[in-house]
Amino acid sequence: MSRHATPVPMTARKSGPLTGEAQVPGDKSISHRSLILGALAVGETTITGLLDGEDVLDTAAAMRAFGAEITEAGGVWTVHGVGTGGFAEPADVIDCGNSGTGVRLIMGSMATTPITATFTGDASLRSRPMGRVTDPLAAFGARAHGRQGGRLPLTLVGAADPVPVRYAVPVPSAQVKSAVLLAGLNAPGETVVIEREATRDHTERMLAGFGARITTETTNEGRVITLTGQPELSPQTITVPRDPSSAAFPVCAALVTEGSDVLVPNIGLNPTRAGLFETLRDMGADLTYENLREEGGEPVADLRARFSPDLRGIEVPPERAASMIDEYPVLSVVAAFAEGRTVMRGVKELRVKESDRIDAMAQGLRAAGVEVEEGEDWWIVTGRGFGDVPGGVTVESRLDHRIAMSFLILGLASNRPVTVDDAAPIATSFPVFEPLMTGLGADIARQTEPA
Ligand SMILES: O=C(O)C1=C[C@@H](OP(=O)(O)O)[C@@H](O)[C@H](O)C1
Ligand SMILES: C=C(OP(=O)(O)O)C(=O)O
Repeated sequence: MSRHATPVPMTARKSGPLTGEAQVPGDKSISHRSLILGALAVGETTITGLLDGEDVLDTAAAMRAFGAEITEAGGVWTVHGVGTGGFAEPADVIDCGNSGTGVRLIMGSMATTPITATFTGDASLRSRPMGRVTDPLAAFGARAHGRQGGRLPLTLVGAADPVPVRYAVPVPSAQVKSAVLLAGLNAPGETVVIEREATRDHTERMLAGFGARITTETTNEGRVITLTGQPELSPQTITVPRDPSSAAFPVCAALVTEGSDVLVPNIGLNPTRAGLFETLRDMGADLTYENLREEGGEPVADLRARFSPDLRGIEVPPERAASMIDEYPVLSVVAAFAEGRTVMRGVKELRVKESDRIDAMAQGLRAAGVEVEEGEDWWIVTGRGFGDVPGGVTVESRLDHRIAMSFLILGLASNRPVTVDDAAPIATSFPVFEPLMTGLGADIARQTEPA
């Protein structure tokens, strides 16, 4: 459930130049996958750079409940895995907190093992659709009993005699793709997942790294991913790269805050994740990739972001949406400081994240004096240009870390302060956000008085 009994109001005020280095934490998507695949391998996986955000800690707790032994010492995590199909039945309800990735991938990883588990989460996660995962898991032979609309709390009865599945993912979702692939691990034969639009491919890369037989072909149906079931996964030594979705916040803050020059080192630029940075450059941002290199088969660079007073609104290519899906809230903040309209289409998925992110941002931006139009799967922000965003509002973060952080970035460059009613959800993905941003020179502070 929610581990935050009392809200933490936080206020951002117009700030001087942001300067220095922003060492952002480990990638959230890769951190979840490292723990889950570590738990499904036979033997000891070690992980460094794991994000110690609440979402990932909930996944670690879940993996322990399924029988893996997980310890941490000096920033090195050790996972003693139980092997594909080796999960034990948890003795209690699995609480995935705020994490869609956690609950959906974990459901996939147990769906083809003959055990039963009940999942729940906080009020945000309990409102999110789970049928998108339990439908394909039913094709393997698993049975789900949830609330109306397949919502949590939900009990999943794993298949005793799983069959492999061929599944075309109907929405662009790496979580659905990954749940099916993880279920396919314990089904005999070939499981095939087809996705029309490429979504983040960390599961495919990591499964190959753990020794599974997995291939990806691009055909006119889209990406066709074929996994051979029942491999013995070999434990790995994993270094988690830093999270481009977290890097987005200091990068965007520097672009809109006068005089800024910020370096964000060692950011993974996997093309399935880097859409925001391309979009910002298309808008005229002074954002450069320094020291571009390959690490662990992935492109990595140090990002340098400097104050960019002449940003222009653009039409974001809709085919880029999956590669920047979590970054639209903060992009809409940058768009408020640009000249002209930023048009974002093909983004219906934003309505089923931790909150309805189009509605959350549109309401808060309008209250701050920025024009926003919206439809079911699009929205348009009409920028006011640098120096002309009024601000002066308190907005609701709606149990959504990205909404909280985005509005705090708005407050750094708007004319009057911006307060978020509850910044506690930031700890799900970016526990060091506040010290990191204040270390760069941002005027962000917890409020002692109620908002
Ligand atoms: O697979 C993942 O790690 C994620 C996939 C995306 O969700 P969807 O699969 O719902 O698009 C993204 O929004 C989420 O933050 C992380
Ligand atoms: C959508 C997000 O996460 P999740 O779906 O894992 O809750 C996010 O981190 O922006």
